[in-house]
Amino acid sequence: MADDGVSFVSAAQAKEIDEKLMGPEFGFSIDQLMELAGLSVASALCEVYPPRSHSRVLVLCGPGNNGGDGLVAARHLFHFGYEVEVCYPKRTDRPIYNGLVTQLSTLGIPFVDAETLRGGDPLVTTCDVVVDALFGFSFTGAPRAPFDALLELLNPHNSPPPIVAVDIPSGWSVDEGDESGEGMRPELLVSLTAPKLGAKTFKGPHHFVGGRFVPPAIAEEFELVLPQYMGSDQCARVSGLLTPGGGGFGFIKGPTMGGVLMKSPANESAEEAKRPPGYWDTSSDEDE
Ligand SMILES: NC(=O)C1=CN([C@@H]2O[C@H](COP(=O)(O)OP(=O)(O)OC[C@H]3O[C@@H](n4cnc5c(N)ncnc54)[C@H](O)[C@@H]3O)[C@@H](O)[C@H]2O)[C@@H](O)CC1
Ligand SMILES: [K+]
Repeated sequence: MADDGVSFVSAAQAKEIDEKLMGPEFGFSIDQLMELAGLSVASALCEVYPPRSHSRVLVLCGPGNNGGDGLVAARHLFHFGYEVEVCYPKRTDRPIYNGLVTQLSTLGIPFVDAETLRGGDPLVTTCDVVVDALFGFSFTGAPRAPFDALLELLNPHNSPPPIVAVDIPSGWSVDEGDESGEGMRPELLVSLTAPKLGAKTFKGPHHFVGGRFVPPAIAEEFELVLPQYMGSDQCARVSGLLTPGGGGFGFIKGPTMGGVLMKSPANESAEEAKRPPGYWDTSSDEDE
């Protein structure tokens, strides 16, 4: 299904695409995909929240691959010049995750536990931006401990700093979005491969697609309309920019790639971005 020029996929389709990528036909490994996914998250964050204005980043990592993307992003953010802190409360004892933790530890990146965060100063005083890498497309049901407490810290009523959600905002239904209307409200969503259906309820100012690894044959098979990545960019903006005359989102039709229609963002900077209708302005929540 395509809307606003890009496809949205269900949780089931996302899983299918994932399996296809890592199957014998396409031959990817999870390490590769996670590395590119995490790099695209770090790149999008850096574009919207540069280190000169948002130097302190807290990365919240869950037990699955979404958490792995967060661990990868944390490493890249360190190299991009951020002061990074990681909360990874339920570690998965598998070589890929152990390796990522070792890489962060050798960089001197501190790990903070969930209890400390919960009992500590408000997040908005201790960090400038939070990465939500708690759950991705395999999240179901109500969040269990200790993640429920971390999600609570990200709830609008706790006035968190700007949130960057990886793939889908954690706690939202992957297919339905923020059903209750009481979930977190990220400012930046980095959808991986293609936005999930739940992302249709995302009203934040910045939506990027990352994970620049989809072979045209897969895009074609799943009838995906993907954004066109510019130059060597790892992520592509899919909403949040209006064309100079204010006449709609800043897409121009791109070339076709492998028979798949590609789209590309208008050539505008994030600073010039105008806010689309319905956009939620987290800075005004205190007044609500
Ligand atoms: N093809 C892609 O697009 C890629 C996707 N990747 C990432 O992989 C993610 C999917 O990863 P996974 O399938 O490992 O799953 P998730 O990372 O979504 O999470 C699964 C974990 O969360 C736990 N969980 C689920 N519901 C819960 C609840 N209500 N309370 C507490 N724990 C809960 C599960 O027990 C499991 O440990 C994507 O969203 C994306 O971030 C990348 O790493 C690689 C490439
Ligand atoms: K997430």
